[in-house]
Order: sequence, then C-alpha cells, then structure tokens
Amino acid sequence: MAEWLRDYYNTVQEKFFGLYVFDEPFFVVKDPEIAKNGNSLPSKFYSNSLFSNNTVQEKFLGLYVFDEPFFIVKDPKIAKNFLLLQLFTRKFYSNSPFSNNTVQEKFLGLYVFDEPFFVVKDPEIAKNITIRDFQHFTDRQVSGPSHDVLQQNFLFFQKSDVWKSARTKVTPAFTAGKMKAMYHLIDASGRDLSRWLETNAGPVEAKELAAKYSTNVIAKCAFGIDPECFVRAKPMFREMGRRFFDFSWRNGFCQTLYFLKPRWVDRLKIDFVDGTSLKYFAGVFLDTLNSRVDDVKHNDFIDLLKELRKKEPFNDDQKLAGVAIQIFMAGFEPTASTIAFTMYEFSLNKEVQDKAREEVLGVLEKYNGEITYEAAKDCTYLDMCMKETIRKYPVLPFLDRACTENYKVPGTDVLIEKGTAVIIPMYGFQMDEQYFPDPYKYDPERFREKIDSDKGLIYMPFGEGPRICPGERFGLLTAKLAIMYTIRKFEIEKCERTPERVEFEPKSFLFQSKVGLYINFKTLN
Ligand code: HEM
Repeated sequence: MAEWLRDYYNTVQEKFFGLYVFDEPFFVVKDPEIAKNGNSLPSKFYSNSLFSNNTVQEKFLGLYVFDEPFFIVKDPKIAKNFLLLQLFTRKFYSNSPFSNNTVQEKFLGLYVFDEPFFVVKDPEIAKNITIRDFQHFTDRQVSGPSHDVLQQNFLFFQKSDVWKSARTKVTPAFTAGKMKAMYHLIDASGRDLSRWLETNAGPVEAKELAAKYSTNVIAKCAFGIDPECFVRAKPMFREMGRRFFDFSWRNGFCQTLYFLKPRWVDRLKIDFVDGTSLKYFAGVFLDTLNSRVDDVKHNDFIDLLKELRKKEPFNDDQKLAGVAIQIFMAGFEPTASTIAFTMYEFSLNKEVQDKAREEVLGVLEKYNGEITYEAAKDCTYLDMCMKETIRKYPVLPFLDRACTENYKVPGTDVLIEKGTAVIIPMYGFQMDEQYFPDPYKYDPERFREKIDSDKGLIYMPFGEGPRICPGERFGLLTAKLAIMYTIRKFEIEKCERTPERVEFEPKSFLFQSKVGLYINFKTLN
C-alpha cells in the first residue's frame, strides 16, 4: 500500500491533493516548499497563514512528513466525534474533497491511523476480490478476538481454515428445506406482531417494533424459547439483545476498533459486545441444549447444533453457544432494520405501499386468507420492495476483506500486499447515480429486472462470494412476513414525529437512524 500511495503521489500533478479519512477531508502535501513550511506546523497551519484561500478553512487537515501521516486537528469536536465509520465509506467512494484529482480512479488508498486500506471503486475489482480471486481475500479485516471462546466462534470473525470448516458445517442450517421446516416459528411471531398492533394502533417506533418481532423469531429458532417480547413489559432477552448494538460510546468505540484497529482489540482483549449479555445468551442456549431429549426433533437451529456437538471442532458447548449467539446477533439486527426502514419508506410512499398491499391481499385469496410459506414466496413485488430497502439502507455500510496472499490488481502494476485491509464501499455503489439514477428515491421498480452483475458488482446487500451472508433467505423471509402481517390489516402513515429524511447514527458501525422511526399504524376498514 505504501507503494501504491507513492504511485498515487506520482500521478498527481498538483502541489497537493485531497483524501477523505472517515468523512473528513485530508490535505496531502506534495510540494517541498509547503512541506518545509509545515515544520512549524501548529501555529502556521492553525492560523491559516499558508493556504488562506483553500482547505485550511476546514476543521482539520492532514499531511505527510516523509511517509508518516500527520493529522492536525482544528476543531475541538473532532476528537469526540471521530467514529464516523459508515459515512466515510460513501464519501470516499463518491467525491473527492478537491474536485480535480484521482478519486476518478478505480480504487484509492488511505491510512487509517498507521494502517493502509485499499478502497475499491470499480465494480469489476469488487467482483474479483469477493468472487473470482477470493483465494487472495478469504478473511475479513475485522478482528477475530482470541481472548474469548464465545466471540471466537462468530463466523463473521473467523479466519482461513477455521472459518471454512465452520461455514461448511453451518451452511446446511439455511437451506430452503430448513426454512420451510422453521416457518411455523416465524409465522407465530408474525401473529404476535399483528395482535400487538391491533391493541396498540397509533404512532409506534418502528425499529423497536421490528426488533421485538425479530428477537422473538430468532429466540424461538436458535434458543428454543419464546421471550414474549410483545407480552412482557421488559423482556430480558430483548433487553440483553439491545445492549449489543445500542448507541453507547462503549459500543461505538470498541466496535469501530474491531474494523479499524484489530490488533489493538487482541492486545487489549476488547469484547465486541457487552460481556454480561454474552453470558446471558450462552446460559439460555445451554439450558435449552441440555434439556432436549435426544430423539425429539424440533427442526430448528438447535437441532443442527446438537448434531454438530458430536463432531469436531464443535466439541465444546461454549463453542456451540458462540455459534447460536452469532446467529442471533447477525440475524436480529439486520432483519429488524430492514423491516423498520421498509415501514418507514411505506409511510412516505403511499403508492408503493398500496401496490404491495394489493399484491398481498390478491395472493392471500389464493391461500384462503392464510399467510403461508408459499404465499410469501408468491409476493414478488414485495421482494422488489425489500431489495430497494436494502439498497438504500444496506445494514452494513461496506464489505471488508483482508488480503491473505499478495495480489496484483489486474490491468495495473498495483500490488496489494498480504495483510492489507480492503474496503468495498457497498453504500457508495448502491447510491451511485450512474447505477441507480435518483438514488435517494425509494423505487422498487429498479428491481423489476435482475441486476446485471456480469461485468461487476454494483448491488451487494448480502455481500458476495464464499463469505456471502448465509442468512439471506431466512432474513428476507422473516422481514417479508412482518410486512405482510402488517399491511394486510394496517395502513402505515406518516405522523408528526416521522423524520423527513434518515440521518445515520455516527456511533454505530451499522446503518441505524439517529432518531426513532415513529410512524402511525391505522387499522384498515
Ligand atoms: C436482511 C437481513 C440481512 C442482511 C442485509 C445481512 C447482511 C449481511 C452482510 C452484508 C454480510 C457480510 C457478507 C460479506 O462480507 O460478503 C453478512 C454476513 C453474515 N450474516 Fe447476514 N444479513 C442479514 C440477515 C442475516 C441472518 C438472519 C443471519 C442468521 C440467522 C445472518 C448471518 C450472517 C453471518 C453468520 C454472516 C457471516 C458469514 C461469514 O463470514 O461466512 N445474516 N450478512
């Protein structure tokens, strides 16, 4: 990467160029005169005496002194507010802070602290990295915490052969047949949601509503319990789940470090999520596992994990608990977020909502008014709506990979060295108007035709390649059912507290709205 930055440096004719680090512009100096003047950094830079007509108006700037990046802060808020992980990926992707430079290129590089990151802007390179040349990028850059057996068994964090073996064992849990077998558990949660709305119609915070529903679903499927999120005032399962991704400084800081400074995580033994919640979920899972009589089949994830107990490397119950917690963690939040953002967009786009309802009611006539697995499959317009939701709100802002074998970018002299972090800014691609015109418009019609990925990736809400999300089918079915149960009986409307547009929470590495997504649910006549 250092080499690449040198190339980058050599191609720029200007005396300086710009880069974004997080969502803020960096000013990189190429001119010896400017660099020399930089010796008296603090006063000169701070006082604007060098570049009075340009970027030193910004709140901070950066420069290289030889090959060391320096970051000069001019704004007191920045230190507090640097966890803008999700937005930096889009800004990098879409525009250069200084318009005439190399961000027109197919990729760019940057330092995050002292680590080089390779940022992809080209669909073909994105496809090569995730699929065709996957053998060079088998791992994620994110830390694989070695200090804790539960978190070590999160598939998302696992590396190389350990990941490959675990992934092979877990994949059979997500086939269409397994989804069908678990359908009754998801459906029961859909009924809970619908019943709750019947007595609580009016303004409701959609994310909390959706999180209760998806927590019910995954608790039933992976922990064998019903947490009764729609019945109890403060269900423990939900309260503990909330701690995983709430907007605390602890989560913001630690979870960002997992992606940007994995070595610190290992050294400092930092947990990705709150330790009390981890212990709680492990306890619930192990209680269920140990109480199950061997020959009774439940057709849920626990059955599969019980099978795995007999085999390596899942011969330790703590490891199995880690897998169950991963299913919960990776599953409940993205699913809830997809449901909530779909409801939110329906509240703003009545014609889309009406069309989806018309389809659902039409399909249900064929199934005697019953929502079934087959009925859900028949709602193809609703599929288009889901796809549009996760285009605009893709849960994760980017895909991350680590280069596991030196890789020469085809058609260039650029070498990505083993160990370099790679970022594919999914949000950038999915909001790029050359691929998705008028990108802020919620328009499910974009998905009437299949997105062409022959030449490269432009749409990847579940990731791509061997590390693609295994829960895609499960997540989409769960989200679809929630919407079907809602719109068949309720009109979703804007209310006074509905935000005009969504602003993303800067402390979260996932896309989450900064404010509650309040919307009105009105019973249909
Ligand atoms: C709408 C819902 C969901 C979305 C948008 C979503 C999105 C994603 C994305 C973008 C990735 C990273 C893929 C990559 O790096 O190429 C991922 C990974 C993963 N997801 Fe999902 N996900 C969803 C639901 C679920 C569900 C329901 C489960 C489990 C029940 C799940 C389990 C996982 C796991 C275990 C991984 C890591 C896979 C690996 O590294 O091999 N996800 N998901």
